[in-house]
Amino acid sequence: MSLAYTTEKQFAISAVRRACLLTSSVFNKLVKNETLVKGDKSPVTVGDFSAQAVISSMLHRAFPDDPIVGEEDAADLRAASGASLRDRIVELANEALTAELGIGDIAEWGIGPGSEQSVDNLLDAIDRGNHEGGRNGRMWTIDPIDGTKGFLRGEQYAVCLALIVDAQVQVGVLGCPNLPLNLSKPDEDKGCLFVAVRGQGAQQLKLTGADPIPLTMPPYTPSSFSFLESVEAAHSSHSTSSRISAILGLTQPPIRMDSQAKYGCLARGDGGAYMRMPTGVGYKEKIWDHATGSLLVTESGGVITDSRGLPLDFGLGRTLGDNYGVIATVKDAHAKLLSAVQEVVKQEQEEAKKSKAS
Ligand SMILES: Nc1ncnc2c1ncn2[C@@H]1O[C@H](COP(=O)(O)OS(=O)(=O)O)[C@@H](OP(=O)(O)O)[C@H]1O
Ligand SMILES: [Mg+2]
Ligand SMILES: [Mg+2]
Ligand SMILES: [Mg+2]
Repeated sequence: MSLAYTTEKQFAISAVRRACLLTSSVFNKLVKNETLVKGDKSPVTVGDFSAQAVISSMLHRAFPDDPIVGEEDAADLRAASGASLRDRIVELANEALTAELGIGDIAEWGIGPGSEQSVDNLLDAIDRGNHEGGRNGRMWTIDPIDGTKGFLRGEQYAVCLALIVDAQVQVGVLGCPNLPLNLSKPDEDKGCLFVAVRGQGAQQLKLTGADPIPLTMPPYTPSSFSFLESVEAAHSSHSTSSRISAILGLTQPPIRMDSQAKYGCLARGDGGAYMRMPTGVGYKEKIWDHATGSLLVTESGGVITDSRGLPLDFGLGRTLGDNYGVIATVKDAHAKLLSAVQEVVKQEQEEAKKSKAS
């Protein structure tokens, strides 16, 4: 039986939108007008913690029995040395929770004027993200700021929330405050919400929640096809994807962008494929980095697998298990892309063997 998940969808849009107002305000207050010392990550830390506090305390009111797999935990904030950071986070989270109600917001979710939370409640909310994940039952997964490096550069980042039921993503919402509604008009309106519900399709909305448009990936067109990939070469191997691109004879350069905004772009027809190949450091992908994105792909007409052609498994715990990369593209391009990926993986394994032997 397929469930409608109407309330969960409305809730996820509301929570992500509220968290996006918070992260935009953190950027304007702490990054834009201050000259940060290179490598200072404190603004993103403030944003990460307070956005997770907001989403998680809303979840506690709306769905008190649902466990949460969240990226952050409050251990650093509970330490005596975390006092000033804690004060900032409490102030920002309460500012976001008490903001006026907007489209689809419901006061019972603990939002709107008068909804301040105590320090302890907010720290507990952050720590409720400590669920270990697994194969059975309902759970939510939160990435309060995905693409932290993009956030600090004033470029792309995303606030991500998904509902997983029995290891299947059922609802996913992505908020991308800096993403143009149309990538070819980068100076026009910015701020997108991407929403998907299993079996009901994917949509793009303005960050206000207005003007929904259904998303369908266009068919494979080699002349305009390009890869959406990480900005950070440490997160996804640029050299591997450029070899794959050469095998396919692609002429367009990759579109490099931080965060799951790449998945939203893919779903609406930008680029052609999401490409994430492991860099060989033994990193395990986290479920919150792919849950919403994977549903956006399948609900807009795409296929998402690892480099072996197997589906991503959201039932293994907080990670996706051993890292075989992620490839996502429109249905009619997936087999072609997969075979090019496998050819390059084989080449690279042979080269590694040779260099070990010599
Ligand atoms: N080594 C390695 N390999 C793969 N992935 C890694 C690695 N290290 C970190 N991460 C995760 O990458 C998340 C952001 O990656 P993105 O590809 O979305 O953006 S970018 O790499 O910053 O361009 C990033 O998410 P955030 O921490 O939420 O920003 C990390 O979870
Ligand atoms: Mg992330
Ligand atoms: Mg994050
Ligand atoms: Mg992180």
